[in-house]
Amino acid sequence: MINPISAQLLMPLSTDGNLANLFTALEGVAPSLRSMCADFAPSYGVVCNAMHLHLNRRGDRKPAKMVISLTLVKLDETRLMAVLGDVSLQVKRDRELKQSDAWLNAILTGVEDYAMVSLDPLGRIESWNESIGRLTGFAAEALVGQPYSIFYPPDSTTPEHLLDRLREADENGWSLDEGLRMRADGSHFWGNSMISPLRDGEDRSRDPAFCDPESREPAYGLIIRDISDKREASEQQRKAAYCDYLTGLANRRAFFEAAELELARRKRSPRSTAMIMFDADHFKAINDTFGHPAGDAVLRHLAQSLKATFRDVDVVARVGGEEFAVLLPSTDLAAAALVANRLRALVEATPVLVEGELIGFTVSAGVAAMDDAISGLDGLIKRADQALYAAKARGRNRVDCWSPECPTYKDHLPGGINAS
Ligand SMILES: Nc1nc2c(ncn2[C@@H]2O[C@H](COP(=O)(O)OP(=O)(O)OP(=O)(O)O)[C@@H](O)[C@H]2O)c(=O)[nH]1
Repeated sequence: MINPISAQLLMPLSTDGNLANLFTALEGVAPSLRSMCADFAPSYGVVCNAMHLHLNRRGDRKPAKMVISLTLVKLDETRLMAVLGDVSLQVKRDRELKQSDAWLNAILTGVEDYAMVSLDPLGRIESWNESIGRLTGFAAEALVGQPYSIFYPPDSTTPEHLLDRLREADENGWSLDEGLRMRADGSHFWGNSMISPLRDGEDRSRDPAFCDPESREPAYGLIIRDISDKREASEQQRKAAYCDYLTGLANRRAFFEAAELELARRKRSPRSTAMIMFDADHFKAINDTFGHPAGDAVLRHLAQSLKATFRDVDVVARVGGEEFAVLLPSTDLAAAALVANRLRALVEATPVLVEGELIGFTVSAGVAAMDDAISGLDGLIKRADQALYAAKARGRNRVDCWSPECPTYKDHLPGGINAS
């Protein structure tokens, strides 16, 4: 007995249209089938499961175009049941997938400066491959299950930033960032990291593997590229546009761009964000007493102290003559005040030696944190500036946090910065 669909599938095998005997019909493509059944000792059971039959018409020289899957079940001593299905498309896709895999592997094995890993929904490394081992020196045991921040120098990112990149990739289809990356031996290289969601184009909101943070299914691809060579060339241009010529810190432009970006991320996934404004005390007197070049040396010294005190992920910038601003991602008011005070004490304790002259100086600081009453960067800067003014008014060499009692912005120093 044969149903019409099976008959249609087997028709190309038949020379005379007679499909009365399955073994005879399949003789050309599965000659061992008859003996397999004969040798099958149990009184019932699966004789063969999803056996692929590549259909060539007899005498055909071309490669098979059709693949049929055959499952043969022995029902009892006298009856067999065959289940046939056309799996040509599935086999073709499998072959294409294998081919793509082979190509990708060949590329990844051949290139020296690219490396790829897959990440789970929380950004933990899901699989290790040779290219990442070669580029970063990490072994599989050290990588699998770790957050991808393992490739970043400590302090150069926060857990929130790592998740921001994943969300960015979800929204835009990719997320690219450039900066220092770290190898297993602790050495650094300049790299860019491209994160893209896997299974692009699908509605991932209903995919439990994608949405479940505990799922270990690959959800993102991360490609890291060593661009140290290219970086050399673009570094000069970048410095000119974004670095303060005197101190080497970020300049106003860089500060505002980075701060706007951070606040945009904060809007998407709320977290505490703080800002500190620092201003050297009585700086005019330093210039007047020791000369302008000595004043410059003091500013450079202050910049070094700022660099040494803050994390790599904090944005430290010179935003005016003797005024510096720091944006601290994932930091609340109290924590920011603590680190501001550490900087203040460090400056007070370390006078600068300029041409044999020891110049002691102090700084004042104003600290503010984002809250719902502030609409944007401008508001945060205003508050930090008001707190700084309060510190100056209350005697200098001190740190003040913003409170509603702080003097209003319009009373403040003409040198204050604004976001326009
Ligand atoms: N050496 C040097 N001096 C600068 C630079 N930029 C600004 N200044 C000087 O910094 C001084 C700032 O003086 P003021 O704004 O009066 O403030 P201050 O003397 O620090 O007093 P308080 O801030 O009130 O403690 C001015 O004399 C500026 O000329 C710079 O790049 N190098």
